[in-house]
Amino acid sequence: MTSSASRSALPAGYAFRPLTADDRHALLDLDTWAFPAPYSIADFDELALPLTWERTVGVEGPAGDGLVALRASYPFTRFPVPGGELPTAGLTWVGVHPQHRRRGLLSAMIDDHLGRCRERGEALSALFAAEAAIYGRFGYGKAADDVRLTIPRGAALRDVPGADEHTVRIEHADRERHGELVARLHRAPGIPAAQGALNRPGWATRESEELWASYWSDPKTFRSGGRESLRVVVVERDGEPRGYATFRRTLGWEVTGPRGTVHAGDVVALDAAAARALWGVLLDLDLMSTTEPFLLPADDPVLSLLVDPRAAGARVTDNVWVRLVDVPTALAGRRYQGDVDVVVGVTDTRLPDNAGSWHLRADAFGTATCERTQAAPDLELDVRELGAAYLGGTSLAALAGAGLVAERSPGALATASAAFGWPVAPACGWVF
Ligand SMILES: CC(=O)SCCNC(=O)CCNC(=O)[C@H](O)C(C)(C)COP(=O)(O)OP(=O)(O)OC[C@H]1O[C@@H](n2cnc3c(N)ncnc32)[C@H](O)[C@@H]1OP(=O)(O)O
Repeated sequence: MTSSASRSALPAGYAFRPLTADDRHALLDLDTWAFPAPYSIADFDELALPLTWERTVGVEGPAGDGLVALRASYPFTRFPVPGGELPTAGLTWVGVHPQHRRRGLLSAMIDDHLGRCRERGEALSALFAAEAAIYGRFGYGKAADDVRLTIPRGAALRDVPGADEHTVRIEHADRERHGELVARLHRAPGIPAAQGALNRPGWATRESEELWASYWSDPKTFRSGGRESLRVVVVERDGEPRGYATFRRTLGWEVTGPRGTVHAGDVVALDAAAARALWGVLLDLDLMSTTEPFLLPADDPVLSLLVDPRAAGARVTDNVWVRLVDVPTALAGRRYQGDVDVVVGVTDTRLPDNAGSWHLRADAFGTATCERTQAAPDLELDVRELGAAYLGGTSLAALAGAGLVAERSPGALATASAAFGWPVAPACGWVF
C-alpha cells in the first residue's frame, strides 16, 4: 500500500519519540495523569505491561516537559471481520497530560498512527473509546455494542441437554495450569454457530506475549473495590475442557445477610451445553447475591437461557469502534450475508486514498471484490459510517434513518443494508 495520508503536524516544540522499556516509569506516570488511579507508580511494579514497545510512541513536550502524550497499538494480525480476518491495529493507551490537552496532540498522534497502519498493511484500526465523543472525528465508527447484566443469584436458566454431563473445576487462575486452554477456547467466541464460517466479528484474541503476560499477571491494581485474586471455572466433558470463565468475587455483609458479587471476566463456551453448565456455576456461588459479567455480546447464550432476562437489567453500551484505513482491502476482506453489487461513494478527509467511488460485488457468504470506479454512487456515506456498519452490527438503513447514509439509486439501501449485516453479533469480549 502506498501512503498518502494527510498527517497533521504536532504543534511547535513537540516531537514524537519511540518509547522503550526504559520509559516504563515515565509512561506509567503519564498514564496516571490521563487516567487517575488510586495507586503510586511503585504499586504497578507487579504489572506486566501489555504493550508492544515497537508500537508505542510518545510525544515530548517543549522546554524539558518530558513525556506529555502517548499512544500504542496492539498487533491483531487475525482480527475477525464477517467471514474472515484482517490485520488490524488495536489503538490503545492514548493519553495526553492535562496541561497539554486541546493543543492538537491527539490529532497529530492519530494521523501518525493511521499513516503507520497503512505502511504496515493494516487495513483496519479498532479501539475501545474512553469517551464516546472522541473518535468519530477521526473516522472511527461505533461498530459494536455489548450488554452489561446484573443477574440475581440462582436466576432460573432453561435446560440444555448434556449440560449436567460436565464436571466443574473452580481454581486459582494460573498461567501454567490454564494458559493453554484459555488461549485455545478464547478463539471460540461463545456461541456454537459462531465457529467456522460464521465467526464473531470484532472478537480480538491476544496475539502478543506481552498481552498474555499482562492477562495472567494479576497485580493488586486489578483488585479494586475489594476484589479477590483471579479465579477460573472450567467445565469439562469426557475429560475435555469445553468452557471457562474467569471471575473475582467481592463480599459485603448486611443485616439481611451476605451480599457478594461475582465479577465475571471472560465467559467462553464451545457449545450450548457447556454454556449452560458454566452459567449454572457462575449464578450459584455461596454468599453471592448477584453475578455481573463484565461485558457480553448482544447475542450471548445467557440472554436466551435466562427464563427472566428482564430481571438482569440489561444495559447496552458501545464496544469496539472501527476505522477503515484501506477501504478497498477492508471491503473485499469480509463476507456479506446477501448478494451485493453496489457503488459506494466514500468521503474521508484524513485518508484521501479512501475517498471516491468503490464498486463492491459479492455473492452471499462468498468472496468479495472491491474496485475503484468512476461510476456514480448508489450510496454515499463518510468513512466513519462505513466503520460503524463494517462488522455487521449497525445497519446502513439505521444510519440512513439518521441522515448519515444517502441512497442515490432506489433499492440500493435495502440490498446493501441486508448484505452488510451478519448472523453473529460483533463484539470483543475484553477491553483493549
Ligand atoms: C483508544 C484509547 O486509548 S481511548 C483513551 C483516550 N484517553 C483518555 O480519555 C484519557 C484522558 N484524555 C486525554 O488524555 C485527552 O484529553 C485526549 C487524548 C482524549 C484528547 O487529547 P487532546 O490532545 O486534548 O486532543 P486534541 O487537542 O487533538 O483534540 C482534537 C479534537 O478532539 C476534541 N476532543 C478531544 N478530547 C475530547 C473529548 N474527551 N470529548 C470530545 N471531544 C474531544 C477536541 O475538542 C478537538 O476538536 P476540534 O478538532 O473540533 O477542535
